[in-house]
Amino acid sequence: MELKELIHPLEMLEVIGNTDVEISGIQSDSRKVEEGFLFVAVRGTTVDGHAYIQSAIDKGAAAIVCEEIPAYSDENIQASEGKPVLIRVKDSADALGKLLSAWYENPSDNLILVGVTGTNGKTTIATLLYEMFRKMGHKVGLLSTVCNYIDGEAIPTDHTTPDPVTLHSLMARMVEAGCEYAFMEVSSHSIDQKRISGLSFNGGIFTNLTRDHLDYHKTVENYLKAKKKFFDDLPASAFALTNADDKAGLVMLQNTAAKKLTYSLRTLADFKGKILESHFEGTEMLVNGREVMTRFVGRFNAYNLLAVYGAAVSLGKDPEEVLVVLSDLHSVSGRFQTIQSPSGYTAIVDYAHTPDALTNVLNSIHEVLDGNGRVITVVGCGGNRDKGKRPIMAKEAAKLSDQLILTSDNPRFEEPDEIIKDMVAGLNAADMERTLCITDRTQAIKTATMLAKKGDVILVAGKGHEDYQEVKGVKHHFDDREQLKEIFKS
Ligand SMILES: CC(=O)N[C@H]1[C@@H](OP(=O)(O)OP(=O)(O)OC[C@H]2O[C@@H](n3ccc(=O)[nH]c3=O)[C@H](O)[C@@H]2O)O[C@H](CO)[C@@H](O)[C@@H]1O[C@H](C)C(=O)N[C@@H](C)C(=O)N[C@H](CCC(=O)O)C(=O)O
Ligand SMILES: Nc1ncnc2c1ncn2[C@@H]1O[C@H](COP(=O)(O)OP(=O)(O)OP(=O)(O)O)[C@@H](O)[C@H]1O
Ligand SMILES: N[C@H](CCC[C@H](N)C(=O)O)C(=O)O
Ligand SMILES: [Mg+2]
Repeated sequence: MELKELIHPLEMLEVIGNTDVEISGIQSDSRKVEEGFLFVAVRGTTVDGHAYIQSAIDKGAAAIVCEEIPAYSDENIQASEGKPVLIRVKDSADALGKLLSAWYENPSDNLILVGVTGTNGKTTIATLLYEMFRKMGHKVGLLSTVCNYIDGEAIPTDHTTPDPVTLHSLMARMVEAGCEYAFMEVSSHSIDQKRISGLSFNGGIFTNLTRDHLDYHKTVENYLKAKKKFFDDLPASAFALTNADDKAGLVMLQNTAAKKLTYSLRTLADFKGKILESHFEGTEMLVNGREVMTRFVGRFNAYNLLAVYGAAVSLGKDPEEVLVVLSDLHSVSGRFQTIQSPSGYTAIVDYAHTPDALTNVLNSIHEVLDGNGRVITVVGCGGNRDKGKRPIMAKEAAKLSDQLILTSDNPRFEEPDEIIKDMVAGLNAADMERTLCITDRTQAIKTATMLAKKGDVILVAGKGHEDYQEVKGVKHHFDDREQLKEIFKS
């Protein structure tokens, strides 16, 4: 494709060279640049891509998009054989998404694309919409924390929202595979880093805003602003569906051009729900006056189901058909996954790794237990993530558990015992009487199973679907569900 065709969507501030040049690919990582590529220099959180312009040229880049033309452009760059074209823009991260979209002939224009953002619930809602629309006979794409799918074909991921080069290539593959719909999680990092630039959304869903990722956003205001930008940028042709019961829910839609819709368990809303009954096998609820039995547990999942219902109806699906499919859906991998023990207690594996998620899951367990049985919680905190949440998570878990076992999650490059110390800092003497600190996660889970009696619940929280434990850059195989099943077999 010729450069001049690609650069249409860009607001260019300066162009040096002839844009008739043929482009053979687009990259924002100089290490992956090949002959004839367009290299986009992006300012990152750890390094500035501008430092790699020369190495991209050395690898044969035919064009460069950047925010600052390198000072040495007269001598080295112009002197180099290929005389790469230099294009200066205001925001190269934004330009990258637009260029990639153009490169793949704007795949999101040929998909009905819905993004889900918020602190918790994104994977659940996006995955349930993916499952629902496939059950309704459509070919569907999914981008999620657990896995990416192109209508049933699984493509592993290590991101919630992929980098732009990966993201747009997946969108193009979805269109090639005949997908009509695509559902994706939109993380606050991805909005802040403009990974979703160039995508045209048909709908946006907001779940909730509580504490998470403050290691990255630094303040709750920045975190809120990052999420809100997703809705600010939605076009008038899209819908914006928000949780009216969340304190940030209406703020999210304040400046959106999209059609505003709400869901709620408490107040008047476009999609109103009411929980009738909840137990470990599922929840019976009213949705806009219609009764539905689902396989999901807990008030927080009632919100997720309402969001799924609201999005499906907003996309033109018949409400009755949506409810029938809703009642047939299963929980998402690692989200409130129950495993019955041979000795009569229930083990629950869940991905709760923020204070709010932990509180929601534990409250849901107590709602079902209704005082009959104890709750033993096994939880840790990830290394190189928000440190401030550690004592709060420990406190929430201690408040809502009869026995608490603090352990390792993904220590990454931190010392596991230091992470546990940060958690213990949130506990008082009374909490500590019901708390054990067992750094080895296998031993921590084993201890919980030794303490549990018939009718009790063990909650193993924080890793959910994860089948690894990340230590010093190495992902060792580790799966909470396997650990429990091993113990139950022995
Ligand atoms: C902190 C963070 O989010 N970093 C993301 C970011 O990388 P970065 O800004 O740190 O990049 P950098 O290393 O500073 O490099 C800057 C630029 O120079 C380029 N470069 C760099 C080196 C070189 O030799 N040549 C070169 O061209 C890089 O390609 C890049 O374009 O942009 C990259 C490309 O999109 C992401 O892969 C990377 O995710 C890192 C690995 C990460 O772990 N991110 C996590 C925190 C994350 O994104 N999490 C969210 C939410 C998780 C959840 O709660 O579910 C997610 O969406 O997954
Ligand atoms: N609507 C909700 N409100 C509060 N907590 C929730 C909600 N939905 C799920 N949770 C809790 O949060 C955990 C994560 O859920 P889920 O994976 O759907 O969220 P997510 O937004 O995708 O998270 P992440 O940002 O880590 O990808 C669940 O295991 C559960 O404990
Ligand atoms: N995928 C998210 C959550 C990880 C949850 C927990 N297992 C941890 O390691 O903190 C992240 O990378 O921030
Ligand atoms: Mg997720």
